[in-house]
Amino acid sequence: MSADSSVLSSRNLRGSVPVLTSITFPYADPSRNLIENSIRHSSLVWTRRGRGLVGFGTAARLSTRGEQRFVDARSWFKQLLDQAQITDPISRPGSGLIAFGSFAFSLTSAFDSRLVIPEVTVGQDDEKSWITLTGTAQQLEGATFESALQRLQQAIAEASVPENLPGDIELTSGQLTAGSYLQAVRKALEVFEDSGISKLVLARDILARSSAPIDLGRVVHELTARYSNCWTYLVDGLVGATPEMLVRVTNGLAEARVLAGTLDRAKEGADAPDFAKHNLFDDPKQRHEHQLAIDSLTESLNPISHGMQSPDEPFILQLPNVWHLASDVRAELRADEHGVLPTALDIAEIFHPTAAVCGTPTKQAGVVLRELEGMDRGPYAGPVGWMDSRGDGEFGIALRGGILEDSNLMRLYAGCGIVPGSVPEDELAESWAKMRPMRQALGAE
Ligand SMILES: C=C(O[C@@H]1C=C(C(=O)O)C=C[C@H]1O)C(=O)O
Repeated sequence: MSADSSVLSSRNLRGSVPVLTSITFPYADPSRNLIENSIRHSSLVWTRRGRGLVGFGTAARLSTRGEQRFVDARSWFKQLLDQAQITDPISRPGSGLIAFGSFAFSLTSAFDSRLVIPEVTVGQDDEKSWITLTGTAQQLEGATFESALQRLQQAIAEASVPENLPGDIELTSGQLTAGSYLQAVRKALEVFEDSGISKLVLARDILARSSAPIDLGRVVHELTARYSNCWTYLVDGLVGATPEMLVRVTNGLAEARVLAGTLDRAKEGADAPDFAKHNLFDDPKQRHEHQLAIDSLTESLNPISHGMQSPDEPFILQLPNVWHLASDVRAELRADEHGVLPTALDIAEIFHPTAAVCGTPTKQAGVVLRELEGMDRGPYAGPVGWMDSRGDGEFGIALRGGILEDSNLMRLYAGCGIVPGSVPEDELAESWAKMRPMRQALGAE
C-alpha cells in the first residue's frame, strides 16, 4: 500500500493505490481470433465483432459504494496513473494500463462499484493486437514478448473452468414477481397524472438456477455469436450483451448510441414486411419515448462538447430478439480551463442515469422508480466497460445481462420505459423479450 492511499482510506475506500508498472508488447497474431479465443470463465471482457479487450488477474482493485462512487473511482485511477510507469509503444485506445469497471445503478445500492486493473490484458482492434502486463516493477523486471505470451497462455488456462455440459435451467421470480411488476406499472401510470414525470423505466429480475456450474466463458461465446451488434461484457460475474453505448471516447471524440422504443420480434405478425416501421418508427408513443432519451443526452453533452451531431430521425436497430429505435450521437469534447479533456469515466458519470434506463425528469423518476420497483438494481443499468490512461474508453449501459450470484445461480434483469398509454401486460412481455439473450445463452430456451 502506498502512502497516498491514506487519503482514500479516510473515505473508507476498500482499495489501495499501489505503484504499478505496465508494459505493452505488440502482438502480430496470425489468427485474428485472438479475443474470442482468449475469453474464459473468470476473464474480464469487453468485445464487439471479434475486437476488444480481455483481461486476467488483478494488479489492483478499487471497491466503493454510494453517491461518491464515480468520484472515488476517478481519484483512485488518477492517483494510480500519477505514480505508474507505463511503457506503451502502440499508444492506441485500450493499449497500455487499463481498468475494467462496473458501477451500481443507484447510490443506495449494496452492490460494490469497482475498477479492476488486470495483470494481463490482450487487445485487438482492426489494425493491431497487443499484450499488456501490469504489476510491480519487480514482477515485470526482464519481461519480454516471449514471457508476456507465456504469461497470457498461463492466464487463459487459470481463468478456465473444467468443461461440463450446460445444466438444466429453472427460472423463478426474483425480487419482483410478474404480478408485482404489473402492479408497479399500473402505479406508474397513476403517477404520471400529477407528478410532472413523463416517463418511468421500471425493471424486474428473475433467477436462473442451473443444475450444473455456469461457465461464463460459454455464456459470453453464446452472446457474441448471436448479438454481434451489441457490446458483450464480463466484469466479476456481471455478464451480458448491451445494445446501448453510454459513451465511447476516442482521441477527444465522444459517441453514444441512444435506444428507447422497443418491439418484440417474436410478436404475432412480426414477420410482415414493414412491421417494425409501422409499429415502431411510425408510432407516436415510441417516437416520443425516444425523443425524451435524446433530449436528456444532448442536454448533458452540450456543456462539455462542441459540434454535436444528432440525427433528425432515429434508425431501426434490428437485434435477434427485438427492434429498437436508435440514434447515434457524436461530439468533439471541449477542454476545461486547464486544457484537460473529460475522460470516458467523467462522461459516464455525467450521463448516468440516462432517461432510457431511469425516466424523465431523471432525478424525480429515480426516486419514484426505487419506490415502485422496491428492489436493488445492483449493477444492472449502470455503466460497465473500460478506460485507459489517456482517458479513452467505452462504457456501455449494463443491459440484457445478469450477475452470477453463486456458481449455479444467475440473476437476470430487464426493464421497460413506461409512458402514459403503456399497457402493463405489453411491458411485462417486453421485459421477457429483453431477457431472451441471456435465457438463450444459459440454454433456458
Ligand atoms: C431498460 C432496458 O432497456 C432500455 C429501455 C428501452 C425501452 O423501454 O424501449 C430500450 C432500450 C433501453 O434503453 C433493459 O433492457 O432492461
